[in-house]
Amino acid sequence: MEAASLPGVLSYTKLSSSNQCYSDDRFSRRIASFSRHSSNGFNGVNKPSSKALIKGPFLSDGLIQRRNLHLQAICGVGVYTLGENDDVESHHSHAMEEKIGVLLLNLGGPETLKDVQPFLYNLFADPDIIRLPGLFKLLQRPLAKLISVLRAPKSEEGYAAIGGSSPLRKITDEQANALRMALEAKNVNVSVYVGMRYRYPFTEEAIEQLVVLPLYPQFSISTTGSSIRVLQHIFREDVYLSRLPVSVILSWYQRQGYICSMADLIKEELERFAKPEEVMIFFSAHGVPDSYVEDAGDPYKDQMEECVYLIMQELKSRGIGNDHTLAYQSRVGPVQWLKPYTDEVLVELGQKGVKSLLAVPISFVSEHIETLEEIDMEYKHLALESGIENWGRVPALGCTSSFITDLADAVVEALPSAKALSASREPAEETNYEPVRYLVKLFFCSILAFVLLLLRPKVVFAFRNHLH
Ligand SMILES: C=CC1=C(C)c2cc3[nH]c(cc4nc(cc5[nH]c(cc1n2)c(C)c5CCC(=O)O)C(CCC(=O)O)=C4C)c(C)c3C=C
Ligand SMILES: [Fe+2]
Repeated sequence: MEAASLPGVLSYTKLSSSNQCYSDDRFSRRIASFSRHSSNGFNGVNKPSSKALIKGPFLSDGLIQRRNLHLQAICGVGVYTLGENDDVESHHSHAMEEKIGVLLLNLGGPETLKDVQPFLYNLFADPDIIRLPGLFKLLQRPLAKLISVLRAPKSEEGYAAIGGSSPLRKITDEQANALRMALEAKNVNVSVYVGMRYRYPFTEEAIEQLVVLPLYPQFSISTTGSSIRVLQHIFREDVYLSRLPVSVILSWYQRQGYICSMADLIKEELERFAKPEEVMIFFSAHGVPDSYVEDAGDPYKDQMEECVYLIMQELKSRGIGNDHTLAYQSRVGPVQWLKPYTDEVLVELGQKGVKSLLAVPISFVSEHIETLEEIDMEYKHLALESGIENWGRVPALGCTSSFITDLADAVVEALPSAKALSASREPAEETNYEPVRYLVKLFFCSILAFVLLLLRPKVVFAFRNHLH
């Protein structure tokens, strides 16, 4: 299997000051080196001077699942700390002198149309994207293969419509550079890395402390949760990384800087309408299956609703009291997703006589296929067809300076809570039950292959109906 199609890839690129990205195909890389530091304030952590090596850039979820990963603690609002050591005395003042790493996490996307199917495979092979119960988890990869192959033609059409690739990587790199400059302006010496969940390379450099900043304002098991799970695995596997002080900013939708930046963009776009006060503000968030919220306790929906409330409060404080609504887009597959669905609400609004509508993408901070194709093309077309006459769309925040400055503040605020990961696991732990796992998997895959062979025309037909 080629590296790019391995499931569960979390890979990184470090953005140097000149915005150069490192290449992706080195299999053994130095991830971090540590200088001797006598009084670093990290209790019980001796920072070794040797280099830490990570065995390969690509890590599969199969490997990850073998580990029983423990989330150790949740500290403060939206800041999660990987690790156990509680004593972080006088950390903040030291942090400013130390080499700090900031790791931006994002989803990644296909670079060419050929990458679409492997990208989809990685996505669907993620157990945080398709959640299978118990032993059915062993079917994750064959199912991912099947769904990705069936979904690929539709996705390729979408990517073709926006120029043949995802702009997510380029925009995230630009955000990384802007964030580095904003932190330097605050006298914080940082290296900013970009980590993509389903694509791109892994690179590293000497750092002494890491802040992990997922570029999703609201937490979901399927986005931030998925990336953190892989990250924890990578860190626990490595004796040096497991001691690196790390803090993770779990969500930041409630930050005043973000809320104000969103309100600024909405106000600006409203003013383009002939009658701004009559415009319906239509927040469209990426959906997740209902079961994430109902069964797995995903806080995503609550956070989304609170986020919309905070933005509307901010607008009200500026004298803008428009009607607004929230709906969820981009559902995939046959299960129920969070409602109401964007497409259905647009039709209803048109039928009810709403004439002017401003679409606000709310779960993304960069343009990508679901803003450029789904909102700008599909939903706009549907809205106009349904009777809405005046359509507008708020751009994603991208490198808006007030937003980047707020992210820089979030990084600085997270520094004091950085803690080392607990000691890495003994390698022997895994080896004992590996053959059993392999046999069980083989057994299930054979059954699935047999059933699929029998049902092939029926299954293909059903999936095509759901996915298209
Ligand atoms: C808050 C953001 C996102 C959530 C929540 C999320 C959940 C989620 N997504 C899928 C399936 C797909 N997502 C796809 C693309 C995609 N998803 C997000 C963000 C969230 N996903 C982004 C930013 C992108 C675009 C990347 C790009 O290339 O620009 C795709 C591929 C595109 C397509 O075919 O539509 C799929 C498939 C599920 C199943 C899910 C929750 C379980
Ligand atoms: Fe998605």
